[in-house]
Amino acid sequence: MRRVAVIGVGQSLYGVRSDVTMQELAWEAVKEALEDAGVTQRDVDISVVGNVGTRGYELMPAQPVNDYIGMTPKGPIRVEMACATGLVALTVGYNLIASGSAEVVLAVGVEKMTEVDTPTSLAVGGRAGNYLWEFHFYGTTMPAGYALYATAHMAKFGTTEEHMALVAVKNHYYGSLNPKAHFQHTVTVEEVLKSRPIAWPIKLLDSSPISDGTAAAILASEDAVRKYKIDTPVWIAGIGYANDTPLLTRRKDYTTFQATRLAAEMAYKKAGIEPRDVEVANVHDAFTIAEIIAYEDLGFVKKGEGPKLIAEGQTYAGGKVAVNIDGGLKAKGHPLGATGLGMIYELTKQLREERSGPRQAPLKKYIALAHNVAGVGPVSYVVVLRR
Ligand SMILES: CC(=O)SCCNC(=O)CCNC(=O)[C@H](O)C(C)(C)COP(=O)(O)OP(=O)(O)OC[C@H]1O[C@@H](n2cnc3c(N)ncnc32)[C@H](O)[C@@H]1OP(=O)(O)O
Repeated sequence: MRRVAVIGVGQSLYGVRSDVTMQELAWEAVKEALEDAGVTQRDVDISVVGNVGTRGYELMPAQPVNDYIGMTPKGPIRVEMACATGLVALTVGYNLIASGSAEVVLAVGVEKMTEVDTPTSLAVGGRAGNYLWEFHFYGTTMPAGYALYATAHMAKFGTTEEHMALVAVKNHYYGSLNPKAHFQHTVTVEEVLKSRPIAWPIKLLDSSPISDGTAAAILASEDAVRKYKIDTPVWIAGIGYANDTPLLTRRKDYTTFQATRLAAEMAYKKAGIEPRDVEVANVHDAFTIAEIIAYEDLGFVKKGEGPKLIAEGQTYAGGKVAVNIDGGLKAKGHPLGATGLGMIYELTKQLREERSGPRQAPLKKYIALAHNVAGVGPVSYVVVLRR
């Protein structure tokens, strides 16, 4: 297998983007990524387009996107894995280069979610669970699924609504410093606790929003890194992936996501690192409880110690491990098909030390981790990046 580097990244402003079509939106990230890498469409062998199809009517989104961004006659491959689509696009691109099938690949994720109402976007277009056994019979929405995990974690480990609120406070703080975030305002613990209940104990301010957005990464072989004279390649050191049953009725333990534990184990092994080596991470905080459980499942702390980690402020930049210091899904936003590549965008900037002030994580080992999950945790992708 050949080594693969991220040589360029781009991301649009996330939020309500009724000012652009899906194709125009995708171009915002692709243009930035191409310029960042110093290459053009002519240098790219193939595009991998990630899109969930949350609008419910765009059945073949990759073709018009690929054509609009100037890739014709090359590409595309379309991938879909619900909220984990972004890192799946990255993985497909990685494999094309690692196996010798391509030298330069564009991975782009794009999603327009706000054109339709929330139930259509998530329950019809972007359904990530099992239609018959979850949505149809039990009416389990995403917030309701994560609420099951929150109450189990509370019962077993004494986790409180305040602990969850602290995640929202941190991620909104970083969102307020990120000009590309969906929400660029801070929130207080009191505001989170008083916000409207969605599925107790999950409230409005514990939830990621419905966002439009796009993110892209240009991947390259070692030969291409040399050819295009890339001075700060960010190497993909290891990718892990795993699956669990989507059927919540068949899950045994509601305080942990098995798929994330297995995916992390695989990624750490391939990268030859330990969880403690990770200095900056973007984890899948679709709901605040998910970030707390991710601290534990990714091995940043022992099981049950996630609440303590956030309570001690150890996941701010300068703490034990900087987590979601771009605002995370909670504040930066969660345009499903783009989200994982939006993490790669942020972590590449972090590893290249292109952020400033409180937005830059202090680095010694230059190791970052992205964690992207589908549905109520049945699929998990973990990517380790290294400069
Ligand atoms: C593995 C996974 O990733 S699963 C996760 C997949 N994604 C999700 O499940 C999305 C979860 N979020 C949601 O479903 C929705 O955002 C909800 C249910 C929390 C809120 O949706 P709605 O009730 O339709 O809220 P609506 O869109 O009407 O917005 C009302 C107000 O709240 C704000 N708002 C909406 N969502 C959020 C949020 N998550 N955080 C903060 N503010 C929000 C809006 O900006 C709006 O503010 P305004 O009145 O000042 O304009």
